[in-house]
Amino acid sequence: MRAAHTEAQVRDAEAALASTLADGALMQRAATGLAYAVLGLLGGAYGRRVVLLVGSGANGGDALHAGALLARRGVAVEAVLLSEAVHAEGLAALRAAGGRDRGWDGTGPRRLPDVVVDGIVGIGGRPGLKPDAAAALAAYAPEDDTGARPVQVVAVDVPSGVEVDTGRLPDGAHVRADLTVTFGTHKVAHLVDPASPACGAVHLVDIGLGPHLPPADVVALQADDVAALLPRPGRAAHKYTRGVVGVRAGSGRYPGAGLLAVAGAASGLAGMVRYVGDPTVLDRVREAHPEVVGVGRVQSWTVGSGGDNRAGAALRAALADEVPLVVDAEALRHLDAPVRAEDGSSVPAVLTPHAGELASLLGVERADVEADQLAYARRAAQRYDTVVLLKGPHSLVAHPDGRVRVNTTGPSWLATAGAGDVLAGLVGALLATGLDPFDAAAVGSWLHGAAATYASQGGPIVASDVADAVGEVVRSLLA
Ligand SMILES: NC(=O)C1=CN([C@@H]2O[C@H](COP(=O)(O)OP(=O)(O)OC[C@H]3O[C@@H](n4cnc5c(N)ncnc54)[C@H](OP(=O)(O)O)[C@@H]3O)[C@@H](O)[C@H]2O)[C@@H](O)CC1
Ligand SMILES: [K+]
Repeated sequence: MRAAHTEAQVRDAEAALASTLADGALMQRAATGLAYAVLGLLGGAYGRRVVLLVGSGANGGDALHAGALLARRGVAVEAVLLSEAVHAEGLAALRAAGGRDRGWDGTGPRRLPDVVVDGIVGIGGRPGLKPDAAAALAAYAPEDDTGARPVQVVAVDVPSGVEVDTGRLPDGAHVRADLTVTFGTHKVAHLVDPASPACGAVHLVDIGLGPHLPPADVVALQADDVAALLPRPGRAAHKYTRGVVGVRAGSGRYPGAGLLAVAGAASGLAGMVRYVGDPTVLDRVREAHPEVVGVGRVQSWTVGSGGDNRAGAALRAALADEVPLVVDAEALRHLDAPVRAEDGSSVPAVLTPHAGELASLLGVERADVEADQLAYARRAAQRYDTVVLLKGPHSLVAHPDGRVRVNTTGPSWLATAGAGDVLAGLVGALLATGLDPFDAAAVGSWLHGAAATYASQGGPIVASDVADAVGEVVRSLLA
């Protein structure tokens, strides 16, 4: 499990740990990890050139101490001091090691360095960059029109300027890193979009914080977590004990969506799949999936993918069964908040909106949801009193109690028509096996992304490729 903590949680843990250590020991651990990560990126020391952009806080102190270690290894290190007052011990260490420093006077370098280390601000930073910091960054790590750079940027702890606890980006400038070296635990911004792409690859340095940290509210499941949650048929299993998933999706207008939701549901995780809906879709489902049957009892429903104006009726019929259900696409438009069966009892559900659909659910603008995904996913989970899976490059699975699981699997090629229909079917199958909605949504989106990566191999895919690859991913997890 990759855990992401907030600034306050990190500071409390740091205080508890620091009280057991000599002064400055934690910063030394952080700076050493940072320096070795930079050396790895440089591929050597002699002849390499590193510039440190140094702000007023301990984040700049990390950069200066790492710079001292790099200078002792033979790297040419120059610190650009962006504040009158920088970390005094760090600066003394850099100077003692033979590193140079200068203030920022608006003039850039004669020759660009190999790596720029962003020690402008860390978890103590306010959003955005001050004009001097933005100007120094542009001078030492210039970007062309496509955003390409001749210099690699390593962020200390977090890319300066991003909102650490929310994953939001500021209105103005922020650092865009190739590598972020963080300490003790991940921060929310490392996992949550739109900030997470600004982090580049994230490298975690263990500084001993672990025992002092509380359980994280924001986590990303890893392969071993997913393997532990996967349903496995017991020796005495038969198709009904493994769970039956029903699909009410697709329409005369969008028959393919019904087929794809069935393909996701028919990944082999549940014991049986039923399709209930448009007769023309049913004929095509039977052709493509001869094992799929019609009306009967189910342990879960997937409703709405590719639906038409009958999606509301399909949702009501599914809710009446009072089994767990996935509510997707068109069916989302017919939901009441909170999600309840007709008799008022609560029904375990997973809502699977994309940003536009989540915006409609909450009566806000799509752009607002995209800019503040964590907050809006949590708000929807609370308002609808159910699990919400907000689809995107890093999908979020939000529980009404505030916990969030971020999905980090899947290539950009997964942004393809019908991928969401496959996901809805897959999560429905996991619900049928007995996983609770929070687990089913998180495991389903992890498998969906991993299957896309497996199918893609770096190239283009279509949605049915993803469904076809789920079995292979499950096999490798079980191996
Ligand atoms: N916690 C841990 O376990 C460990 C933490 N460690 C390290 O400490 C870091 C946190 O250090 P920190 O608390 O000193 O704050 P930090 O982020 O350096 O800067 C805050 C200062 O910057 C300023 N400032 C604010 N916003 C600004 C802006 N937009 N643009 C420009 N300036 C801005 C503001 O000053 P002001 O402008 O208000 O005068 C404020 O004083 C952490 O990220 C990690 O790297 C490791 O060493 C060891 C283990
Ligand atoms: K930083």
